[in-house]
Amino acid sequence: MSIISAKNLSKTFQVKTKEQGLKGSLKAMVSPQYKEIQAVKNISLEVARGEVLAFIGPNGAGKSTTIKMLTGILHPTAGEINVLGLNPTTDRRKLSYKIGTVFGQKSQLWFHLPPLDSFNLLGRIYEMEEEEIKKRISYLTELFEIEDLLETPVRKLSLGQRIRCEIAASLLHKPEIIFLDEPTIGLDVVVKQKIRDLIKTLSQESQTTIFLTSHDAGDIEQLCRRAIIINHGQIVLNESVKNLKYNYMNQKVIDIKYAESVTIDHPELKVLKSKGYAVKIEIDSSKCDIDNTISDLMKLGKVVDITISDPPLEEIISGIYQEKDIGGGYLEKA
Ligand SMILES: Nc1ncnc2c1ncn2[C@@H]1O[C@H](COP(=O)(O)OP(=O)(O)OP(=O)(O)O)[C@@H](O)[C@H]1O
Repeated sequence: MSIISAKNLSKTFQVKTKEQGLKGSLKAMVSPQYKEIQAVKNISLEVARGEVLAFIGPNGAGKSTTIKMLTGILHPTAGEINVLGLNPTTDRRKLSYKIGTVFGQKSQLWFHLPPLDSFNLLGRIYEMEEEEIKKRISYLTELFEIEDLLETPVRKLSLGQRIRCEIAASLLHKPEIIFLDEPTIGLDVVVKQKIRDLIKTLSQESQTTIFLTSHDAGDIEQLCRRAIIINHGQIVLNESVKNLKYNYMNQKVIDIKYAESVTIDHPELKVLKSKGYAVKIEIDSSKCDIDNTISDLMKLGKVVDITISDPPLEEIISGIYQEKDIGGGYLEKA
């Protein structure tokens, strides 16, 4: 059964336009002109209880706008939303007791206070009993390994430490759904992995429904069963991650640095860039075993550094467009 349902959801922003210079500023004051930005166009989606859904797309695709409408922060221009039986537009307060939100780029913790104070304040805002707040903080502290951070003012935490505290704070009132908007943005590989592991544990242990937006292909691969990809405010693909991986996410990029100059001559590898000692290679993991390839590459010379990454989401979306024969121009404004 769906606990999040959106039908034909749209959001149009009116943005003031202004010609350049003083004359333009005066003109804009006397008779302001507006242009419309259609951030979300006719999106329909359903999310089941306990599901971990990836809602992904490139910059400006409409992810945050959709999340803000699903949580009641923004009102839709058109369409219907039902979250846990409530209409977020009219029942935002009621809904806030049942959901949690984390916006990776915006903090819900008090900047000058230590996280512990924020947790206690939030517990009171959510009208929880003192004993319950204590128990919950203790559970989340252990789960998120934030014991040592509880007394440090938020402004002194690293981004990765802050995000762990942010997610813990959003879970304080045991929400049924958690909306995570770019929780791994700006984090290094190790911290990113830590956050992903935490989200995995959270979903497995408490069956919390997770609506995750990201433009990181690794987030979906590791966390989600289903992914919805949006671009220019529209759904491009709604599919199981298994199919998505099989059809569109086989390419991996290997960056390898050698101590000396090497020549790569491998029939199944595409060399994207080579400076002799630093090489960027594309590999199709459906045709070529990654372990064997790495081992072949390591035999060529002493390796100083190696990373394997996903291609940017833009390239994956480009592949989807080509496969669906939608044509080019996917990155231009629709
Ligand atoms: N308050 C606003 N006023 C005007 N335009 C807006 C507003 N919020 C978003 N937009 C525009 O709506 C479009 C979608 O933005 P949105 O923030 O939802 O994208 P996003 O997929 O979350 O992008 P990102 O990954 O960069 O955060 C963009 O063109 C953006 O400029």
